Amino acid sequence: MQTLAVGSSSPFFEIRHTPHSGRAIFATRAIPADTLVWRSDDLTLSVLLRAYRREVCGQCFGYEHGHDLNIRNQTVGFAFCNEECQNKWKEWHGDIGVQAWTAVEKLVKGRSKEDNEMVDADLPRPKSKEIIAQWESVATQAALIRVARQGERAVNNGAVEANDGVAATKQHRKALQKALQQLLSPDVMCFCVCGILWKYAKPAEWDRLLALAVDTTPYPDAYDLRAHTRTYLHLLAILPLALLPIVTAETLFLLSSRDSHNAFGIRSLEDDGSEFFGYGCWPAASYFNHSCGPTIEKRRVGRTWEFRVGRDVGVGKGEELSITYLSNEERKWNRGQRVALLKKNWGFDCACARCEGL
Ligand SMILES: C[S@@+](CC[C@H](N)C(=O)[O-])C[C@H]1O[C@@H](n2cnc3c(N)ncnc32)[C@H](O)[C@@H]1O
Repeated sequence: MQTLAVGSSSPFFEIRHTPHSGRAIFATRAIPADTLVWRSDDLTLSVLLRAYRREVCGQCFGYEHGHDLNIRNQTVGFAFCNEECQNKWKEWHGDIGVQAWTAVEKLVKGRSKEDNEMVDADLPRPKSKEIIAQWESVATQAALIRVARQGERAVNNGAVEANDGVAATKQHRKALQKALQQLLSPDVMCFCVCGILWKYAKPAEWDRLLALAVDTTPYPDAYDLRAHTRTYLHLLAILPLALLPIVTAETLFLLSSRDSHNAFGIRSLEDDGSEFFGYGCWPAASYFNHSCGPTIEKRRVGRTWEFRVGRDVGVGKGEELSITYLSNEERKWNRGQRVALLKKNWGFDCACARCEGL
């Protein structure tokens, strides 16, 4: 049996491969209704949209009906419900994490207004070849910025040349300045910084992320792809030197390729989740497949997801434990509409029992 990649198995279920839907979770025994079968507290990367940063706690995602939270930490750009949340946030991030968010905040706030790119709706999804070409197009500038940053280290250490023997010249510093003048995408930056800090803090857990379902074309359109490559250059230019070895095109692409089909929306807990604060990836919760008639109800409790058997009758041994990727409203749509939406948003042809008419 494969465990949930957290080194712990469950008394309730196992993960098995299916013919049409990748891996899925199956009950290993009858489970009564309302039983808590899994709790996931392994948030790896999350985006708290900038528009919600004053109202939603950076630690527990608490929300007070749109009121500004008590503690606003303008240095790192997050607000918190109370000191306890702020302290937990600081403790997890450590000095390097706090320095990273401080650098990001300084850059974003330094702009007179948020950059807005005129975006054409319905542009096609970039294919693998286009994605590779776009990342390659920034490789030279990235290399120049790295040398410029290594020059900082050399200066700090009183040396003339950077560690790799290449002296930082005007050309290197110019490449860095040029990157800083490019359009900013604060939410993409938030996503990338979270992922980098997570990889830095928990290198041994990287494989858990790599084990998730892959989307080889994770960028919805060319604008989003370019926002990621620009953000790569921005981060090379501003993040603490200790992080630079993991600020690579490969790391950033891998984060997007695993997040794309595995992220959960972070929504308000009231009003049927009408407020969308952002999204995050909890690897241990990413093995539940979708069903248009799910057996499991998921519920966010702070930074944690809980999964309970949702049917009055419970589930029988061997039955699939599935959640829904649709909203309450979307679940009422007809089969054609649901199938089209799942294809558009998630890229799969729904093979659940309700759609297959089983
Ligand atoms: C969050 S992952 C679920 C676990 C995944 N099956 C795996 O092997 O890692 C989401 C992916 O699972 C597959 N999937 C989930 N529900 C499905 C369904 N009802 N029909 C077909 N494929 C499904 C799709 O490939 C989707 O992108």
